[in-house]
Amino acid sequence: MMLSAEDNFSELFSAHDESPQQYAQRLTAILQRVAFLAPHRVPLADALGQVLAEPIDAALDSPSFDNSQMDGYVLTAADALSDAREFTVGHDIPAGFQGSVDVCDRVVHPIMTGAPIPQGFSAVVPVERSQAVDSEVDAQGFVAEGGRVRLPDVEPGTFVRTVGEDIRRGTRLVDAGTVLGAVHLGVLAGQGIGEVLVHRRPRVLVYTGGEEVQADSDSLQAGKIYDANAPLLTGLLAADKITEVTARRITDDAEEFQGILATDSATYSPDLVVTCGGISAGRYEVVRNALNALAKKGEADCWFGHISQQPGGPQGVSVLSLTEQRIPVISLPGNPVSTLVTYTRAVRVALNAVYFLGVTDQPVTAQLSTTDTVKGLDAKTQFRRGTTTMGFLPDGAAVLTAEIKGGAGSHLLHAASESNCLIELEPGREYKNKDAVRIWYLPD
Ligand SMILES: Nc1nc2c(c(=O)[nH]1)N[C@H]1C(S)=C(S)[C@@H](COP(=O)(O)OP(=O)(O)OC[C@H]3O[C@@H](n4cnc5c(N)ncnc54)[C@H](O)[C@@H]3O)O[C@H]1N2
Ligand code: MOO
Repeated sequence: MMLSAEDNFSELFSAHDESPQQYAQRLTAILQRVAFLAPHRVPLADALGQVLAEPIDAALDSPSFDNSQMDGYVLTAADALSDAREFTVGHDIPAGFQGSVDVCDRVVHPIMTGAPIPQGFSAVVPVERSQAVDSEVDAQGFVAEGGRVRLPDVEPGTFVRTVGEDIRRGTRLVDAGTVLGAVHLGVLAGQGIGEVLVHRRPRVLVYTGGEEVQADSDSLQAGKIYDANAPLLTGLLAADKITEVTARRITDDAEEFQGILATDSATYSPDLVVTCGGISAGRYEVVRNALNALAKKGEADCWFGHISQQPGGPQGVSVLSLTEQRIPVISLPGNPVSTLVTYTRAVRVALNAVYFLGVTDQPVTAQLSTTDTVKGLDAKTQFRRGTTTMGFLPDGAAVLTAEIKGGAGSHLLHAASESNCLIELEPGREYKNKDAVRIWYLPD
């Protein structure tokens, strides 16, 4: 299925037979219809790591005036190259100097780094290349006003930073979509820019649970498990700089969950809801049952089914219309590794496209490192967990290798914690040592 902007909204929730790639596209298409967040202005000091929503062009030349690159003496062009090398010392020109300076034959001025080059002057000789002539020098080596100094000849323009050398007015400083780093902030601050328009990140409500998930961290009761998914999912979102996240625990009671969704939608106004578990084929599938019931009442559009990947086969996506704002709900399978795989392969790809997270969500090619032949599944894309290493070929060229860690099961979270990527095995393919594989770096 190829999706386009013209796709009918309800078609997006009909039965689908999908690859992971097609599912990522469908999630994106659904979010694009309901999840627009207007960019907002933030103080530059808060913009580190945020994604710029509009291009910024330079309003000023930088430097905005010719200035000295050294602490030293400033000379006129004629004095820079004249045969006679001894000069009278005039008054100081410190950084920030705003006065005017008379141009007098054979008079040089002590000038400090960053100070404006006065009209009629042309070159700077660093103080350490000067020699006092019958005059005292201060601790920095400067001769006092009225004293005499010997300077070597210099080319006009030496140690002068000229207007616009770094930035010409009108130059594109930062493109829209750039993740703002410290250097960008420096450049923008240097232009006197105090606020920037950045993309907003969604406020997310996360639901985990099921009857077997113990509500507290007291000693584990028979048949119960601790909640691994809430910290896992909150951490994955935080790695993508989505930090306005509220995690809530639910039981297996689908009716109760419908009520919780209604109350929480009003209380938290989430831009997005993510659920974990309760969506497959059992009797107590709280998430699927609750959303299907809401759909029957016309309060949601929803789809639950399978995509052709392992782990993470069972999936669900819905849009709630409980409040005026339509809220997308992404329902991930309960097995923690299935949540990790689906987030990495599909959810963050969709969130990145819709909310402009500025994360690198695309796969790269690596060389599989394996002692045995590795076979994928017949009709599903399989995502194994693995580690990457940068190695070198005999000719010195760099090569990225990837090695599978642990088994294929979706409950094997510990092996995943020792991995940094997913290794994608295409349906029906067999891989030998050194075969090319696609890998997806885990969010970190
Ligand atoms: N008859 C079928 N049964 C199952 C199918 C199927 O196609 N037909 N699919 C299997 C696959 S594959 C997966 S994946 C799971 C997905 O099931 P759910 O999304 O409904 O998830 P749960 O049943 O609620 O939980 C699955 C598993 O994960 C554990 N879990 C749940 N929440 C947490 C948590 N917060 N922290 C740690 N572990 C959690 C839960 O105890 C289960 O063991 O369905 C299969 N079944
Ligand atoms: O699709 Mo499930 O996540 O394999 O265990």
